[in-house]
Amino acid sequence: MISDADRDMMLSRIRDVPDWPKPGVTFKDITPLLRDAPAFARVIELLSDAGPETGEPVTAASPPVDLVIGIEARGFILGAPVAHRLGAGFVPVRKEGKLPAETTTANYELEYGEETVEVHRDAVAPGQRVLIVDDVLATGGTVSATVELMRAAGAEIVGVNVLLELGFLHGRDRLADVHLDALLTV
Ligand SMILES: O=P(O)(O)OC[C@H]1O[C@H](OP(=O)(O)OP(=O)(O)O)[C@H](O)[C@@H]1O
Ligand SMILES: Nc1ncnc2[nH]cnc12
Repeated sequence: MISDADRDMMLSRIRDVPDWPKPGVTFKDITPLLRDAPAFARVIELLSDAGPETGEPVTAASPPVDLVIGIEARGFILGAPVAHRLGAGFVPVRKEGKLPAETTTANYELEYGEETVEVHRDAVAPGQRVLIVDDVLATGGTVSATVELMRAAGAEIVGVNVLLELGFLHGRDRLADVHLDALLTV
């Protein structure tokens, strides 16, 4: 459960940028939050503790998360410190054409365009417990494509932890079969 103080702290550091990257989209800019050291640290703490499928906080005593899956690019900024905090490895899911070795690929639509994401084929072993981390859940396309990649790898998806959910885009509806935790929903 997020306290009112934490909620206000985070919301006050996420800036609305109207009509970016295209008219009609209000972009949620997390850079003011990232450059504030105590705020950034608190967000990493909260994202690391958000519960997996049991609803219990992830602690050192929980079944381990083997890997945190971070989605390019803002998911890297949040996912890597979460992995460090949980004592897990980090696996990048990247936009098409960035990963050097053999990949698995998934396509999806975004609030403002179309994208392809991919992961190295040997990055996740069958049965590994993975936690997916990203900054914003909007239409849910990016996270569902990442879930598809993880299922293709045979991973066990412990949960999806995001900083901010744009509830009005109903991304959660596309992710009914995974445990999704958002620190904030607007
Ligand atoms: O739920 P969705 O509709 O899929 O949208 C959410 C995604 O959109 C943003 O990424 P973007 O592709 O803009 O990339 P960036 O992190 O590189 O800025 C955001 O970081 C999420 O990954
Ligand atoms: N409105 C938005 N703000 C920030 N990131 C996003 N990703 C998709 N939609 C977004």
